[in-house]
Formats: sequence, structure tokens, C-alpha cells
Amino acid sequence: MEALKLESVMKQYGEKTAVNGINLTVSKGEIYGLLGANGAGKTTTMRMVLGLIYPDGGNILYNGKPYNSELQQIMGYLPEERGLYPKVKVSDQIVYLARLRGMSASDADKSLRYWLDRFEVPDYYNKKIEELSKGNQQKMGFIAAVVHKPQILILDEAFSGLDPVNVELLKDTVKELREQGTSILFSTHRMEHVEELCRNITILDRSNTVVQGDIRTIKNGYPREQVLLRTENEVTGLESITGVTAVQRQERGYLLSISEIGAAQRILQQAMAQGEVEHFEIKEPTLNQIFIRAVGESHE
Ligand SMILES: Nc1ncnc2c1ncn2[C@@H]1O[C@H](COP(=O)(O)OP(=O)(O)OP(=O)(O)O)[C@@H](O)[C@H]1O
Repeated sequence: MEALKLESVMKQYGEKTAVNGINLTVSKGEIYGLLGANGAGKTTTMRMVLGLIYPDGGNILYNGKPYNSELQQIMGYLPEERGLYPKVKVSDQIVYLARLRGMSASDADKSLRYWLDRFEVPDYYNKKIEELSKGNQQKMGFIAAVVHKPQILILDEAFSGLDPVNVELLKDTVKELREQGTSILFSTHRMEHVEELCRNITILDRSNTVVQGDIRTIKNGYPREQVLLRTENEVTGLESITGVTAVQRQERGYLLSISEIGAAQRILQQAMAQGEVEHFEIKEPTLNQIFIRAVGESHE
């Protein structure tokens, strides 16, 4: 089922096109990665989905229907910049936001307490936002986005400013929400988070879609250009194998760049002729490499 569908959505700021005809579909219970260089149009896209700004063209459909103000109750948003008031108590602020989104005061309070316990910070209930560290403010922003149990959740750089333990905690939470059927539009510059969480992605560059689809298929469309060879012994002559363009010595072996896939077998043969090979792998491109290549190429 399509929880969220964008069809040729456009946004102009004067002469400047911020989003140029984006199409994408987020299914129920899916985390969808919206990626792009700075200024590519991610936040603008998210703000249009939230109904905070209006598209200049195209359609946005929520469970198959166009926007109406009641949708605010089923949407949650963690903005990139902190959205909470520094001087207001966590409980007052988050309960208020949940009530705006249609929850009763007692349900809102119960939900807030659940999340504070979940994040092991029940004592933040009575704290002002400004009394918390940057990372903990981010966690309170996350709670504000999910307290009312939204069906559609928009996360803009949700893990920024968090230490590795808290990143894991929030990642697990996001996965749980997906399992419960929440549809999540997820923006980040951290490609390893995308690899772990998302099945489908769109990469934007200067308002245009430059890569789109499921990560597996996207990766299969790129050539495999690196070979990892683990061996205890020295292997000579790797540089002169046809198709090998670079050889990097590593702690326990070599990382080789190749210009054609046939070079991989020649590397393996060469290594095995000289000793034992512990591990041999033709590496698929990382999302980071794909991102850099896609965004880089579209700048040329
Ligand atoms: N209110 C506005 N008025 C004029 N131009 C704007 C406005 N908001 C965004 N833009 C422009 O639209 C383009 C897209 O911006 P947007 O904030 O959506 O990018 P982004 O992909 O979220 O970037 P980042 O990764 O840096 O957060 C940028 O060129 C930006 O300068």
C-alpha cells in the first residue's frame, strides 16, 4: 500500500528551482532514503510533504488522497534544526504538541513517559530543553515527532549530534517503528545509515533526481571496481596484471582497483600461485561511492 506518493512535485523560489519534478513512493512500513548534497532540495521536499509549504506543481498523495489539514494528526516531523522551545519544560512542550495532533492529555502524558523510559531518561520530564545537552535535545525532538504515533514520519538528519550509543538506540527505534507499520521518509548525509535502514532511495542533486530505486538494483548497475585480497604472504607482480589499475598494501593483504572484471580471476590465480589466500572478495560499490559518483558526474 502506498502511504505517500509524490508525482512530479515542483517548488520554485523566485527564479530558483528548489525541487524539480520529484517522483517517489513510500510504502506502508518502509523507510525511504532521501539523499542529496547540501541545497539539493531535501528539506524543501519534506516541508511540502508536511504541508508547511505548497508545491508549485505536481501532486502529493497520502494513502491515495490529497492533502487536508487533518493529516497533521498522522504525520510526525523531526526537523534538521532543533524545533523545541529552549525555555519550556519537556513535558509541557511535548504533551502540548501531541494534543495539537489529536491526542488526549492523558494519552499524551502516557506516551511521553513511555518514550522517556525507553530512552532511559525519565527525569527529563521536568527539565527545560535548554538544560539538556545537544544530543539529548535531539532525542527530545525525536520524541516530539513520534509521541502521537504518526503513520507517516519525516526524519531530517535524525541522528546528527548523537554519540554512537544513542545512534544505535535511535536506529533500533526507527526499525521498530517500521515494523509497526510506520512509513518513514529519512534524510541523512550518513550513507552507512541508509545502507542499514532503507530499501529504496532517491539521490537529489541541485533540485534534480539523479539516482532512484532500490539499493540492491542500483548497486548492481555499477561496475565492481575493487578487489580485496587477504593473505599473510607477500604477493609480487600484482601491478603488472592486465586490468589492475592500482594496488594498495593493507595490514593483512591488498586492496586492488580494477578496470575490468576479468582482472579479478587473474589476481586470485597470481596470489594462489604464491601462497595461501585467506579471503578474496570482489567488492560491490558502497553507497558512499555511488553518491559521490552520481553527484560528481552531474556537476561535470
Ligand atoms: N525559503 C527559501 N527561499 C529561497 N530559497 C530557498 C528557501 N528554502 C530553500 N531555498 C533554496 O532551495 C534549495 C534547496 O534547499 P533545501 O533546504 O531543500 O536543501 P537540502 O537538500 O535540505 O540541503 P541541506 O543538506 O543543506 O540541508 C537551496 O538552493 C536553497 O537555497
